[in-house]
Amino acid sequence: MSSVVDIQNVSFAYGEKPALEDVSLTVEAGDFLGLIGPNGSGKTTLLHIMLGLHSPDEGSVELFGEPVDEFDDGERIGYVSQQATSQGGTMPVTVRECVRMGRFAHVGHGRLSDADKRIAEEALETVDIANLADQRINQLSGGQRQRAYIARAIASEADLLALDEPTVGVDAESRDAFYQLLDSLNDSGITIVLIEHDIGVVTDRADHVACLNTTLYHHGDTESFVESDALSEAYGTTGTVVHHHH
Ligand SMILES: Nc1ncnc2c1ncn2[C@@H]1O[C@H](COP(=O)(O)OP(=O)(O)OP(=O)(O)O)[C@@H](O)[C@H]1O
Repeated sequence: MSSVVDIQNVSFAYGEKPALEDVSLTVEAGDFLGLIGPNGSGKTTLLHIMLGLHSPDEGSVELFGEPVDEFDDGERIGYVSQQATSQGGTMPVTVRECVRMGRFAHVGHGRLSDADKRIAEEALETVDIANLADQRINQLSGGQRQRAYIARAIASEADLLALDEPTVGVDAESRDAFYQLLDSLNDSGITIVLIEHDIGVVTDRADHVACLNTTLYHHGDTESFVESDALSEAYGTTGTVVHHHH
């Protein structure tokens, strides 16, 4: 069986400035991968390359066993971007409309069937925002908006969720609830790739950790990451190390 994500020897530069050098990593179905690294270490760039939003200068990327530039099963992927988190998007749509958009890939932009609408309502229930269905998405709090985007991914029946610092600007209580939701989605078989600054959040739940600073300092299971020196090496001695178990 092929990997959900297969990145091989990827390098990428913005002009002359290298952002990624010879990065290889794979993500298997059902895995929870935490992607960490200091500011400017290339995490968002790697996620964008993984999703085919940038082409690498060198190396290859496959999604669900297909070269990413030929991959056209967009509904299999739910992406919550950093921008979506902090700005809430610009679309003056309601939460229900946003979540129903998750069904568009399945119906080719035709009319949604009753079954499609039901799936969208169920997704709203799953993330516990059915009561907000008629509100405009850009009027929600950060945490509520996150849930709306997750609901859209659930409605689309995505089997890979890619999230870029999804709890920036979200209060601590909503953040815990949000991560519990992610855990239960992962338990139900959805593959998760999560960029998160709080290393404790990652080591608490990820199966695997990729620790990046232009090159990969670690890619492997969370236990071996915690026991390794990858964190201090990638962050440097002056970096902010949130959790370092020894
Ligand atoms: N569009 C761009 N043009 C030029 N340089 C860029 C661009 N986007 C990112 N960079 C640079 O590439 C490097 C990697 O950026 P990237 O956003 O991937 O890092 P990151 O690990 O996600 O950072 P953060 O944790 O701060 O969000 C940084 O040095 C950044 O300044």
